[in-house]
Order: sequence, then structure tokens, then C-alpha cells
Amino acid sequence: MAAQIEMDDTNVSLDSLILNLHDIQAVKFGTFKLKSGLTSPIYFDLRVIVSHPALMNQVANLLHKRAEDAGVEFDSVCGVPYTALPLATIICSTKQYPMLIRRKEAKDYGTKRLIEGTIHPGDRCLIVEDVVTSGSSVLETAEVLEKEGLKITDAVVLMDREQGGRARLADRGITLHSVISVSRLLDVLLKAGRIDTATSQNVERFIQENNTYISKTNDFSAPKKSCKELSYGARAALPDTHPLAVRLLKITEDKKTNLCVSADVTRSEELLEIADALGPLICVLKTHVDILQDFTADVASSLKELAIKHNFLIFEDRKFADIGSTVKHQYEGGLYRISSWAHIINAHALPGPGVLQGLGAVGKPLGHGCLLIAQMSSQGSLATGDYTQAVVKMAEDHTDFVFGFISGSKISEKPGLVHMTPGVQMLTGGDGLGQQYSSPEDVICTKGSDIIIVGRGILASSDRLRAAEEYRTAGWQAYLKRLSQAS
Ligand SMILES: O=c1ccn([C@@H]2O[C@H](COP(=O)(O)O)[C@@H](O)[C@H]2O)c(=O)[nH]1
Repeated sequence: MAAQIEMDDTNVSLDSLILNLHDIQAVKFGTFKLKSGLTSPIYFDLRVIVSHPALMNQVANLLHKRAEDAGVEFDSVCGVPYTALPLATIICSTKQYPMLIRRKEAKDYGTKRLIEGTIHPGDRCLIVEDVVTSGSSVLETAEVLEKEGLKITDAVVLMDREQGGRARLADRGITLHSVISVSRLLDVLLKAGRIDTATSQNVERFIQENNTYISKTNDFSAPKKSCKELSYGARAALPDTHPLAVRLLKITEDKKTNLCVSADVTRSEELLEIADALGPLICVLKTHVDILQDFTADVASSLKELAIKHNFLIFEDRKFADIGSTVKHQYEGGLYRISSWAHIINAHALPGPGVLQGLGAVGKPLGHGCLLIAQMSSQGSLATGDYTQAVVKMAEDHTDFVFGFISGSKISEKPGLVHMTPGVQMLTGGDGLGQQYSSPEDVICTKGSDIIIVGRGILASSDRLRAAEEYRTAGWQAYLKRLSQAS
């Protein structure tokens, strides 16, 4: 029987779960012929977990927690037949949700129903699945449920094979929440000595080369493959790269860090402590100055000194979003005088190019730069599809001030533009208030972003320095892997 999993620490519990799944051969490495005809170096057979009741309960618990953390609201639960049926049953029984059962074939007698259970048209039904590859099984179940008048907005899965299922479902309006990704599984098994580096790399290559879907919406989680991969240093040397991007890319290369810490604290003393302690490990320190209770001009001066001492840039995450005249005042004046201490600011493109004219009038003479918010990490963000494309165009048209994006993945092929991604934690999931997390590996290596922005993943740790070093290492290793895969 699988070993007992500690549930008080989700990070530890997920790692243990992965090892337990490996123990019971729910995950296997070798040569496997898939339904699609592809030959895969990894195979998941989660049917075996029915013989391990403790593990079944733990998986069901984590699936429910994943949906809960992501803030998903639902009235009923339906498991994709067959492996997810017992998991849905446990969730419904322990958490008291009505369950719906999808039949694979209609009976040829009696009611001939495809769905068993009481259907209330208009109810939101959460789909539960064991493994998602292309997302087609979830879609089939969604279609049957939708025909009965149910609303399907979310699906929760134990294992996302990261081969396009998430993007396919997103394009159909269904958000996929996964407990484990293949990247994380490989990391854990590699660290535990269960697989060797060659096996891990082989699987990663297979996953990347066998993406089953290209997203139409270019959403936060959709990876964009690059045709040409340059190092940070090579991008800094390009003639068109904005001087601030040059500085950032050089810092990144010199300090071997693509980590931006989001210092979301409410006391100035703590902010300065974080800047001093973590300064050597980061390329950017991100602030929300308006959450500080005790901000003074001296705090800004001390922060600037620490930025020089440790060679990092300061990014005030102010998200300007007004007409040019107003943002100009907000940027240079008021209590915070942001332009006097922040090298980087960001803005929504919603007001149109006037927002950049207003901000640029202040920031350009100071050599500062702006990131445009093209996508957001929060669930249900409206910054997707055509809006994101329009933001990319606005950025590419204003490279005298805009030097990059806040985005979930690489969204512009211009190598001088920098992509910075929030919503990063080692443990994918959410915060219960809409935030959605991806791993450093996923963000940098799979999705092609440049900088990971990490807040609570580090701040909530009892040893912030150690946590920051872990994120720095993970982000940097993911970057090196991306470069090696492109060569
Ligand atoms: O889409 C966005 C844009 C900005 N943020 C900001 O990043 C940090 C994330 O903090 P965590 O603790 O790592 O969740 C926070 O300051 C947000 O305001 C974002 O999360 N998503």
C-alpha cells in the first residue's frame, strides 16, 4: 500500500504523491504506443489507484482542494468515465455535492439517458479527470453535459501532460486546473533518483515536440514556440534593444538570475530588509508602494541605494490605466513620486497610446521604461485573444519607452522585448482569490517568458533567503534548458 502522505504541507504532500504514484506504477517510463498512434516515453495508468484506497482519498482530496483554491464555483460534479468516476464519487460523498454520471453509451432500453442523476439546467458542473493530454475526453463529457443545459466552465485533473489540452479547453471556455504537471513530476522523480537526466530530458523533448493544439486565444497559459533562441546577453547586445532592457538583460546574465521578487509587504522596514537580504539573488525588486503604511521619501532613497549596492532594478507595479494627463501626474507627483525612484513601471493598454505619451513624457528623459500588461495571471482575466494582440502591437509601436510585457508567455518575437510573468510558485495551484500559479520551469522553459515574478512563494517561507535561492536556481536552470533545447 502507498505510504501515508502528509497533508499539512501541500508541497511535501504533492512530492510524496508523485513518488507513491511511481511506486504503484501509475507512471511508467519506457516505450508505449498511445491511442493516437504516437510512441511515448512515458505512460500514465491511473486506473491502478483503485487498489490503493488511501491514495484514492488523497487524490480526491487534492482535486477538490485544487478547484477550491482556484475559487471555482460549482453545483455538481461529473467524472470523465471511467478512471475519474471513483474520484468524483469520493469528492461528492465527502464534500456533499450532487454527482452526475456520464454513460459512454446510451442504454438501448428504458430512459436511454446519457447522464444519470438529477439534472438542473443552468447548474454549473465541475468535470473531474485523471489525465489530460489533448483535452478531448473532457470536451466529449462537457458536450454531453452542455446538451442537457448544464454550464461547464472548469475541469480539474490530476495530471496535465502539458501537450495542448489546457489550450484546447481554454478555447472552448473551459479552464483546466491541474494538481500535477509532467514538468513537476519529472523534477520530483529526478531529484529522488527514480529516473536519470537522460530519461527526464527524453520525456521533456517528447512533450514539447508533441503539442496537440495551437491556441487561438493566446491566453496566459498558452506557450508560444520560438523559432530563434538568443541568450539574455545576446539580446542585450542587439542594436534596437531599449537601454533599460539592455541593463536588465545584462544584470540577469551577470548575476545568473531571472528572478524578480514581489515585495508585497506593508511596512517599509520589512521592504528594505527584503531588498538587502534578497538583493544578491534578484534582477528586479517589484513593489506596490501604495500598500506601505509608512512610506516616506527616505524609504525611496534607501531602496535606491540598495538597488545600486546589489545591482537590481526597481519595478513599481502601479498598473497605470488613465488618460495621458492624469497618469503623468500619478507617475511624477503625489505622495510617492514614483518616477524619482522606480526604473520600471507598467501600464494597461486599455486607455490607448495616450497612456504611454503621458508616462513617456516623464519617464523617457530619465531613462526609465514601461511594461505593457498584455495578459494577467488571475482567473477569468479579460486580457486575452485580440486584446493581447493589440497590446503586442502597441508595444512594438512604442519601443522608445515600452521595453516589454507582463504576460504569461512569450507573446512577441521581437528579441529586444522582455517578458515578465507573475503568478509563479513551485507548487501550481491558486490562492483562493483568483491568482493562478505556474512553475518556474513551465514559465521560462515551456512558455518562453524571461523573468519570473515571485511573491508569496518566497515571502510566506520561514526562510526567505533559502526560498529565493530555490526560485533563482529553478528559473535559471529552466532558462539554460530552454537555450540547450534550441541549439
Ligand atoms: O497578472 C498579474 C499582474 C501582477 N501581479 C502581481 O504579481 C504579484 C504576485 O504575487 P504572488 O504572491 O506571487 O501571487 C502581486 O504583487 C500581484 O499584484 C499578478 O499576480 N498577476
